[in-house]
This record gives sequence, C-alpha cells and structure tokens, in this order.
Amino acid sequence: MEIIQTAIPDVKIIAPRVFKDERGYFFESFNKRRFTELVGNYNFVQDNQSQSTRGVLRGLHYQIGERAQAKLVQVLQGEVLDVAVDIRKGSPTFGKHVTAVLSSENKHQMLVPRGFAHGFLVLSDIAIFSYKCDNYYDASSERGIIFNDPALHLKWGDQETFILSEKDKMLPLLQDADVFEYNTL
Ligand SMILES: Cc1cn([C@H]2C[C@H](O)[C@@H](COP(=O)(O)OP(=O)(O)O[C@H]3O[C@H](C)C(=O)[C@H](O)[C@H]3O)O2)c(=O)[nH]c1=O
Repeated sequence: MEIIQTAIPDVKIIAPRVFKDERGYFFESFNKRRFTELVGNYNFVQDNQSQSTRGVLRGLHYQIGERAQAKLVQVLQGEVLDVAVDIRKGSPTFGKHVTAVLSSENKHQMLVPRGFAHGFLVLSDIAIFSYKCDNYYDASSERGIIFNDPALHLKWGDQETFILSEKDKMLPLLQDADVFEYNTL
C-alpha cells in the first residue's frame, strides 16, 4: 500500500498493493493496522455504495458539526473524477480542492477528512462507488455546496451537461454555506 500526497496534506490517495495472477487479481481493500500506521487512526462505522451512469455528479456533500464524516472512497466499477474541497475556516487551504481519477482499473482510494465537501463525476458508462464513513448518516446534519461555484474553480473535465439530483441543483455557494472551524477538527 502506497500513500500518495496531494496538494492538501490531510487528503491522501492510497494505492493498494495488487497481486495479479492467471486467475485475476487480489488486494487488501482495507487493513486497519496498515491504514492506521500510514494514514491515521479512523474508526469507520458505515459503508456506503452507489451506482451511477455517465455524467452523474453527486455532491458536493458533507455533514456539519458533530456528525462530520471522514470518508475513504473507492470505485468498484468504472471511473469517476473525485473531488474534495477544504471548507475548514482558518485552514491555509480553505476553499482549495484536490481532484483524482479513481477507477476499478487504478484501484486508488481517497481519504477525505472531516471538514471537506466531497463529490464525484462519473466518467464511465456505469460507476459503482463504495466508501467508508467514520460517522453515521444524519439527515439533519447534511449540507452541500453547488458543484459549479465559481469561487471553487473546479474543473469537471469536458463534460457539457451533468445529471444532478434536484437537491444538488439547489445547493448554496461556499460563501453562503455552513463551514467548519479549522481548529475544532
Ligand atoms: C448519504 C446517505 C443517504 N441515505 C439516503 C438518503 C436518500 O434518501 C438516499 C440518497 O441519498 P443522496 O441522494 O444524498 O445520495 P448521494 O447523492 O450519493 O450522497 C452522497 O454523495 C456524496 C458523494 C457524498 O460524499 C455523501 O457521502 C453522500 O451525500 O439515501 C442514507 O440512508 N444514508 C446515507 O448515508
């Protein structure tokens, strides 16, 4: 398992060690001891999975306050452009983002810490997205930021149109969104 640093120190890309043979491949998709050693001590309590078609954009989402979630995200089928935005007021990288192509091919995972908004755009016909959360879902704590907020300077590839939920179409700009205090996380 190799850890790839990103432009935001707390956001990590994890490249698992893949064993290939004539049958196919094997890799440890999560190993608590190794993960704690190389990334940090997370108590993941909930696994989520979603399936989406090409052009679907889910996000930018997060849970606020005590119900904030760190996420370890991966793609089981297909390919996505994954985005994490730092929304920790006081952070030296506030408003900055990390993007990474995650796919069933590269098997890369991204650790999205608490205090970040997260989203992804599906680049393949179908994508199955699977991720661990270190806090339970709480609908009342759900917040979001509109994916094309000009202040974020996000580049979603050459996609012209996006498929969003009605909820995601109405998300606020970062300037109007609930954010985190850097020194409370
Ligand atoms: C997130 C979540 C949702 N739900 C229910 C609530 C809705 O009735 C239904 C679909 O939820 P939603 O449209 O919010 O699903 P996504 O758009 O994939 O949301 C996720 O997408 C982005 C990329 C994220 O990072 C978040 O983890 C999460 O917000 O599942 C649950 O029952 N439990 C959950 O943990």
